[in-house]
Amino acid sequence: MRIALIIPAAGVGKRFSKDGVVPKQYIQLLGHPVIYHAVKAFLPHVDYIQPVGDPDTLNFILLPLDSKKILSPIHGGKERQDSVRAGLEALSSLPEDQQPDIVLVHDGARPNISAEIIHRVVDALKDYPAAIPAIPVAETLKRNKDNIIEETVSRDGLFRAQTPQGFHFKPFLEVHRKAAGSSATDDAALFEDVGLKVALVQGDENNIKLTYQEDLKRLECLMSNVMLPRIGSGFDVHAFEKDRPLYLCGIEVPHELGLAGHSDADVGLHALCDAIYGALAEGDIGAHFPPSDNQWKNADSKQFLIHAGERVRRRGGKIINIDLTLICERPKMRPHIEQMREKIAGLLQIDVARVSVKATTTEKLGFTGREEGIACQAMTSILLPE
Ligand SMILES: Nc1ccn([C@@H]2O[C@H](COP(=O)(O)OP(=O)(O)OP(=O)(O)O)[C@@H](O)[C@H]2O)c(=O)n1
Ligand SMILES: C[C@](O)(CO)[C@H](O)COP(=O)(O)O
Repeated sequence: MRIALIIPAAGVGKRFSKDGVVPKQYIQLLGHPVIYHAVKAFLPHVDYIQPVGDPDTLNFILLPLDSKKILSPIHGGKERQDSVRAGLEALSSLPEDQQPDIVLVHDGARPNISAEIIHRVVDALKDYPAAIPAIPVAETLKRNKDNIIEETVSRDGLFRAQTPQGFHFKPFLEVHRKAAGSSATDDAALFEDVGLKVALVQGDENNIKLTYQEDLKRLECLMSNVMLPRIGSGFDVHAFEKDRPLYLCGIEVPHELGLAGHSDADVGLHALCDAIYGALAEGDIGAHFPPSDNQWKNADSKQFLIHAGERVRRRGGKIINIDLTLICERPKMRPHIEQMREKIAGLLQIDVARVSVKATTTEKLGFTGREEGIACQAMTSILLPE
């Protein structure tokens, strides 16, 4: 499934600044322009990003991100809807086999977007042609005229719409083309107008659209200290068994015995998965891949580690480092350590310099000393959004 993001950034920001010298999406927030934060947050989760706004400014701002996923910026239109349509037309001019299946639209002025919301929207698109994040209205609503209340409006069933709003590309393009000339304030409205279902998923109070001056301070506070370190530990043991290959840390290690287990019994990857799930406080490997479930019989444990790494990314996190110790008398691990480090780094999509694999014996003491099995302990440190 190919996912494209359109990021409209062609507005003038009348409500933010009366003189409008620098539109709000281009002003500095914590050392980078507002839109830079938004684009950076989406990069791991989409295949293309189509920025819409002043091309010179956008090229200059987005250059440091150095990503082939970012398409050449294009000019926007008078209304937000015109800018989104321009982005859609640009995507539709890609060769057919490169066109997206799904399009997300995210305001260039919404810099504090979490990976969780992006995934909630994308997941909902498996069941619906469109989905948006929204939050329920919490306050009592009043209609005002000249600072005198005209009426109290029921807030029953009312939600505040956010972005990213997600759509199946082909119907979205068609609906947008037909609606050209109208000026809806969000894209979901165009789907609603033609009777197509738009799912609501949970939004986030912190996914603030920079609209008024006071929003800038709130965004600075929210985004200045967003990542917190977490530590996780994992431990696993498997007994030796005849006539099985020995898998350790994602590679096959030559030995006269393999390890017994429901899956391929890769004790190294299992301990590491538990360390990562532990850091996320998301249970353990058995909770995600129950041994009672036959589909994991003889399963390749590499897929478990890929899943654990994906969970970190989906939570908007980052693995800082891994330290893993294999405990056994034999086989000797030294000749295999580099290959194991590289395999783990590849599966987790992190730099190999962040992965340490070590081995130790127990001086012939205990079950590992008697060569009855192999134990492994793993530690990891990750960064997670607050
Ligand atoms: N013609 C327009 C108008 C808006 N936008 C973009 O749509 C997003 C959300 O719109 P909004 O917050 O309303 O931005 P402005 O129109 O710039 O704000 P204002 O209404 O205060 O002028 C912003 O990233 C804005 O740059 C756009 O690409 N093209
Ligand atoms: C798309 C949007 O951000 C969802 O809340 C919003 O509708 C933009 O509307 P605005 O009136 O242009 O701020």
